[in-house]
Amino acid sequence: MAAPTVCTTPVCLEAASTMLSQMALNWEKIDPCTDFEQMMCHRFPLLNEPDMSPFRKLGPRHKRVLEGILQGSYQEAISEQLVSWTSTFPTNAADEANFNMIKRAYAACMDTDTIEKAGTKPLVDLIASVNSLWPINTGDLKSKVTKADHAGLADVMSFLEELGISTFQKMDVSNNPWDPTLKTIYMTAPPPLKDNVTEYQDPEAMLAYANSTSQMLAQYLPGNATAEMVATIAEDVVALDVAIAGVAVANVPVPNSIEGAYNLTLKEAADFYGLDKVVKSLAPEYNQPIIVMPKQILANFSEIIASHPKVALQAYLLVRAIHTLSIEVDSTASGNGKSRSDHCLAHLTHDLRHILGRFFVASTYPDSTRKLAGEVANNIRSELKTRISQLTWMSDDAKTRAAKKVDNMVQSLGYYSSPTLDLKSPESLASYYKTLNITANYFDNVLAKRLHQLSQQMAATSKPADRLFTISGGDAAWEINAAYAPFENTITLSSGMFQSPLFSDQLPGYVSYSTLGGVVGHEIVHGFDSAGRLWNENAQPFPWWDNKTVAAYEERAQCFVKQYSEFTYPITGGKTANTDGEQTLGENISDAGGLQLAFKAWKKTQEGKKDASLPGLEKFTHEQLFFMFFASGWCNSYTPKHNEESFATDVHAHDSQRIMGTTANSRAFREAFNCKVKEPACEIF
Ligand SMILES: O=C(O)C(=O)C[C@]1(C(=O)O)C=C[C@@H](O)C=C1
Repeated sequence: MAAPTVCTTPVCLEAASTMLSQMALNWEKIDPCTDFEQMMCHRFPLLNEPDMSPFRKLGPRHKRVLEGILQGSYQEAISEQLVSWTSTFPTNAADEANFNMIKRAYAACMDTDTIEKAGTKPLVDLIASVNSLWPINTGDLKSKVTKADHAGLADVMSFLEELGISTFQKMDVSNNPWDPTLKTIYMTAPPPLKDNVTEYQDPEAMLAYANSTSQMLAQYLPGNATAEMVATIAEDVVALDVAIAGVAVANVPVPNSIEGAYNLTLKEAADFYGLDKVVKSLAPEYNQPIIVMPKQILANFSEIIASHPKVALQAYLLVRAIHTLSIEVDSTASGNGKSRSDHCLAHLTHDLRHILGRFFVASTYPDSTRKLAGEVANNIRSELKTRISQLTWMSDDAKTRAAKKVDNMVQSLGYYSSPTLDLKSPESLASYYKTLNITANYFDNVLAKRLHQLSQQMAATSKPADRLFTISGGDAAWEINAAYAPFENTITLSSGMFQSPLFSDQLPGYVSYSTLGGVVGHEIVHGFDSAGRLWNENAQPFPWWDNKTVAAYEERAQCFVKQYSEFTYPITGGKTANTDGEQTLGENISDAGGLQLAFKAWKKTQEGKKDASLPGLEKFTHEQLFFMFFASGWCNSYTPKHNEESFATDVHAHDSQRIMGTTANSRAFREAFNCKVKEPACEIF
């Protein structure tokens, strides 16, 4: 084999220098087998803002790309793009009209003078029309709801739910676990109005809450209620919200599980405060049962609705609408205390994300990168099948079915290209958005896009399930995220992740296959982690492995629980906290399996050919570089405060442990660095 060349292109120089700059200056004195994170990441916090990681660093860059697109003309957007517009992304009148729609949406949102001039009037008018559906009688603060009120209650709930505003329930659409060819309406408890639910236990916080609710209602409540009446109603609204939050907190659905799910027919729904009417108004053609998670909330909410004053229920529904929409009449509103542009990008990230996503993809995600992402994913899937066939702990039947699950997995790498929506096609986008009218009026646009999003979601229930397309939860193309969906057996990774210096077809394979290959592998292995393995090859939550295989799996999983429970991370006050090995189990299994498979897949690409070397890194073997680039992608500069706020509840282990745990579980890593013990600490795949 010819000696490898050294890659000195700008992309290669950036990748090599980024990694070298993060390494400890005295790295030669550090033992990679025991202190790999120190060796690879020691200088990362010195070079970066607090609470940064290589993935997070991509965020501001993407934001500038999006702003550039939205501030320029269509001609500018399609010139100087990375993707060949004429072949992959055809340009035509439909494309230009789509582009102009997002520009209009962004411009209306940025026009703070007009928003300020309109003041709260648009929301006051909206609340008045909601109230007219089931009018509040301020002369009667005591009466309870009777059957005669159910029509009015259903009308208000329908009006708000059509805008995607939860009322006494939250409605979503997702794949049906019993019949994966269907999309079905799911009903869960609404999220509590207070983000910090501990405040519901705090009398002082509740007093302040009643005061702010009273002020809010005084501004929005139609009619001529006195200050005293408004204060009484506000207190009742708070008492109602406390009861609702109690139900919500006690019935949080278990993620990626159908524990407690109940199929409620529309006939049965008629027994519950007009729920059948709400479903019919959201999805007139709908005739399947809805899935209630869990059944208990139906009884809880019936009881709450029957026992609280009618006026409190009416005012509570108005408060939910004000709570969701008041930010939209505030010209000073900005995204998380940042700029108005952040707020407006968030506005576009909602329903309108696909058109902007198309233009983002064209400027940051060349076809050649997408092709490489496809190869990486296919090679890793093939390695997983090989690995499954070699496992000693799995029965033959479980192996056959697990291999089928890998075959059945559907992947979306970068952006949507599915029957519902194909970002490559201007006509597909135009058709998806054909009922959406975006004007120069920001508040009207907010309502229009909310109605559009909900109607698309509901429309999906009358079509064959498009497994790749999720209307409510799908990431925008520019987001830095990836996911596995057990209900659909799909992996989706946004193009925002496949970016240099982490990933590019212009980089040696050991760079692209390491951090990002590891993420692709991680998503694939999620299908077989402690939660994913409960779903069979057809994405159904039925037992499909024999007891012996399950027991062997669980025994191996316990090794991960123990291993990660021993890790600690710094928190405030100079203390440390222990990682929760149970809480992070699925992620840790996926990290371990993902990296193993990515390594094997990369090694296969080296048969008969060798990756180029990188300047300054010639002294390392490519196997070592594979793991060095992996670690380098997970360096971080998190503050103790960030650790405390994030990792107590995060299902992921701390990034430093994702380096240390994953490499401890990798035989290939131990061989590459010639560690004394070659045996992985824990291993499932
Ligand atoms: O699949 C998951 O569990 C993910 O959260 C994907 C994941 C991660 O593994 O942390 C991948 C990379 C991004 O930076 C963020 C999220």
